[in-house]
Amino acid sequence: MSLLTVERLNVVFTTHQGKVKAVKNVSMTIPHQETLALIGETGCGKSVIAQSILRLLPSNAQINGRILFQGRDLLLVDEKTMASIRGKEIAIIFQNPSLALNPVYSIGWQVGEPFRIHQSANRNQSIQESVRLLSYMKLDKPESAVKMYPFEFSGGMNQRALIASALALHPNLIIADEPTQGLDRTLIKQIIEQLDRARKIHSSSMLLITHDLTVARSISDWIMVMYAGEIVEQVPTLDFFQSPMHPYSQGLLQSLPENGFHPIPGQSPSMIENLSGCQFHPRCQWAREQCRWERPGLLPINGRMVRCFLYD
Ligand SMILES: Nc1ncnc2c1ncn2[C@@H]1O[C@H](COP(=O)(O)OP(=O)(O)OP(=O)(O)O)[C@@H](O)[C@H]1O
Ligand code: NI
Repeated sequence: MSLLTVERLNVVFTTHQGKVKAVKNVSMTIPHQETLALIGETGCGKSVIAQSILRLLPSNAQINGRILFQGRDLLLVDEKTMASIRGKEIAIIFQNPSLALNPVYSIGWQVGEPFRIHQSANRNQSIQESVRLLSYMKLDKPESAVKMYPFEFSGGMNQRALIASALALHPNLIIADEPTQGLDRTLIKQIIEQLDRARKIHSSSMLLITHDLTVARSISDWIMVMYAGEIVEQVPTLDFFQSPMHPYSQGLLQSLPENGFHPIPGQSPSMIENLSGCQFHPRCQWAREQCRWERPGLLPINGRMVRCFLYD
């Protein structure tokens, strides 16, 4: 049984420029205690999927499909139920710690927030819990750290504080959206290891959104590759790194420094205009006539799902 199942999710934003089709027919499953890494270039729809799961999309978004979490469709539950799920059963760690933290509140107050919201803790209790969480995340001198403000913390310390807070109530699902963006390599490794260790201790599952294939490789069980709002390959992590099948997946791997740093030429298509055929065809070295006009389906092959006519 899986913890989270997304079925045929579509998200469209109405903007002055037109309709932005940010997520197109995405289906995915996150099994219990496993990590799925969502990868793909900027603007391909990764964060919109995370926001859909937590129902944090702005009002210009039209969303349909099903998001089944522990037997409930999150798109159908009332706002009160959703508020009790957010931060407790599903926690999110955002891209940018300095935006996620409020500059005018102390670290201790903010890290302890889940205890006040979901467990009616008072101020002192919540700050005591923060001390415990910060020491768990191996922050130095947690008793004094809780009294500090975000600007007194480095980016890495703020990110640890946010992770501590997200994991406070042992969520079943952790959504981490670029949790290590902007941090240096050694710090990335430490933080990712701490995040993964905490996930394992609490038997949680994780949806990890990242540009960083090294991070995805180190802690994920599954890789889901997105391109222009669609899934193009869904594959066990080991197989992805050994034998990527979709030409876009192959391109992503070839753009890694250890593989010679060959970026994929060209740009992803506009999310407003409709491009016929395979969305990747203008950048694909294997594209043939059919790829320009026909839309490939996502089909099972070699223990994975791939959207490409090469394997028809
Ligand atoms: N509130 C919004 N209104 C209109 N368009 C939006 C809105 N939020 C996102 N989009 C558009 O939806 C698409 C997907 O955005 P999303 O933030 O999911 O990308 P992403 O894959 O997370 O990129 P990144 O790696 O840069 O974080 C983009 O084209 C973006 O411009
Ligand atoms: Ni994003």
